[in-house]
Amino acid sequence: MLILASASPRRKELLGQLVREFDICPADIDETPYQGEDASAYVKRMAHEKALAVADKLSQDKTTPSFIVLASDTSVVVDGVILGKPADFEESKAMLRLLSGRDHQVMTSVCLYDAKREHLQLTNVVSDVSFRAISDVEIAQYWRSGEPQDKAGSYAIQGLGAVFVRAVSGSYSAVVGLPLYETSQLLALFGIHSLEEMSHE
Ligand SMILES: Cc1cn([C@H]2C[C@H](O)[C@@H](COP(=O)(O)OP(=O)(O)OP(=O)(O)O)O2)c(=O)[nH]c1=O
Repeated sequence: MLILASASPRRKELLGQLVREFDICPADIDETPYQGEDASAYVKRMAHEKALAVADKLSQDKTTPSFIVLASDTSVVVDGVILGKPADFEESKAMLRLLSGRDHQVMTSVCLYDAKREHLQLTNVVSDVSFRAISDVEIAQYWRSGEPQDKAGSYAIQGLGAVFVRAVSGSYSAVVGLPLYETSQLLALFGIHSLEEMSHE
């Protein structure tokens, strides 16, 4: 059985494009970056720790059948600064002011882990996103839409946040939360072939 270690509705929907059946078991870990931690090391560590935390939780019940855990982490990175999810409006404003009128990266790591076979694969996908200038009035309006609250970097490219996005290069699905191409490649290493699986009744 495949387990998605995520509370994100975006990840559930995206994984549903690749796999017909999976269970969900969100990971509850400390997402604070280490002092001076490099952004790509951080997102990889988060995806890895989410996968291990859920595998540990499931392994405690000896009756659980064998499983593969899929975990992911998305962070917005500007000038090496890691932007996670904003705690409040002030944080959201600070993030969107930083992103206004310039380019940034979105990093999404994916980790697949089979505890029984001790098989682990990890990948990090980096995309470039270019924003137009955003005014403080727009930042306040955007906050009131309710969209920035649970999104890394305080925006959603798949929602109203699209009005800020001049260009994106890399993986659109990775910016939303799960890189479909790279995830399908990883799943294949674990014997899960999306085309085969999704084309059968
Ligand atoms: C940049 C960006 C992020 N996001 C979302 C994807 C992730 O859900 C979230 C980043 O936070 P994450 O910590 O990666 O994920 P999460 O807390 O939502 O879920 P979990 O840890 O349980 O898997 O931001 C968008 O939906 N659209 C975007 O354009």
